Amino acid sequence: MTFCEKTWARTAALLDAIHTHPFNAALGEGTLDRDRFAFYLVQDGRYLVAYAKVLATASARATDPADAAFFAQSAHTALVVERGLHAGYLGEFGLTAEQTGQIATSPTCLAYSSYLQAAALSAPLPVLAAAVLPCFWVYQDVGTALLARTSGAADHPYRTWISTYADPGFAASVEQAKAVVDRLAELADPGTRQAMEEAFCRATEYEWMFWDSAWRMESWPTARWLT
Ligand SMILES: Cc1ncc(CO)c(N)n1
Ligand SMILES: Cc1ncsc1CCO
Repeated sequence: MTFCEKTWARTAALLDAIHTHPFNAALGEGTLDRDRFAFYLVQDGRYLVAYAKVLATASARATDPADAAFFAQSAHTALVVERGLHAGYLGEFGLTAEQTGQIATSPTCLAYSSYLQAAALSAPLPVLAAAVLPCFWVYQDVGTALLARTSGAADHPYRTWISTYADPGFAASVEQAKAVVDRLAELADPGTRQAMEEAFCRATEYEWMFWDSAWRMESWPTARWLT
């Protein structure tokens, strides 16, 4: 079994919890309320800007030029998605930059972004590569599952979002990311391999938490004491 196959199998129950989470169930049904989706998009826009910088750092740190090119390309795509998809939906919802600016970055969004940024600066490159993989893989998995459920509906409010992650081009980038991680895992010593597995699992936990925090429209419990 490859590193990716083994680690994906280890997260099976967590992945199932992601697929059946009320946020994703409602997203697939098209019944997710706009406030929750807009909240998600605002958080995700901030997450993707941080994520793109993490990928750019992975590119800078990669020793293999092909890996460096892959991470740089992915950083670019993440920013293009952020600017297109997010700005498109928020514009459609009539939300101005001033309004979205008033939404605080949630504790979970900050935690996930900070975790990846810390890995970018201080984890061994194979561990960093494993930490950024669930972002690709989980979204592709969720996107394709949702597309299968929505293809019957003529008019679906979240079809553009779903199509982005169910896109064959995105699936190809997921395969590339898995290939990079599998190759780095094969070359890694057992301790590094263990740290890669922990990073993959932790990032997948954050993926579940990200959906859950959007569903709850998570805020800071301490906000009331600051003006
Ligand atoms: C939280 C999160 N994970 C993964 C992706 C995929 O890009 C995303 N947009 N947001
Ligand atoms: C992981 C990821 N998420 C949005 S874009 C991107 C890079 C894939 O090309």
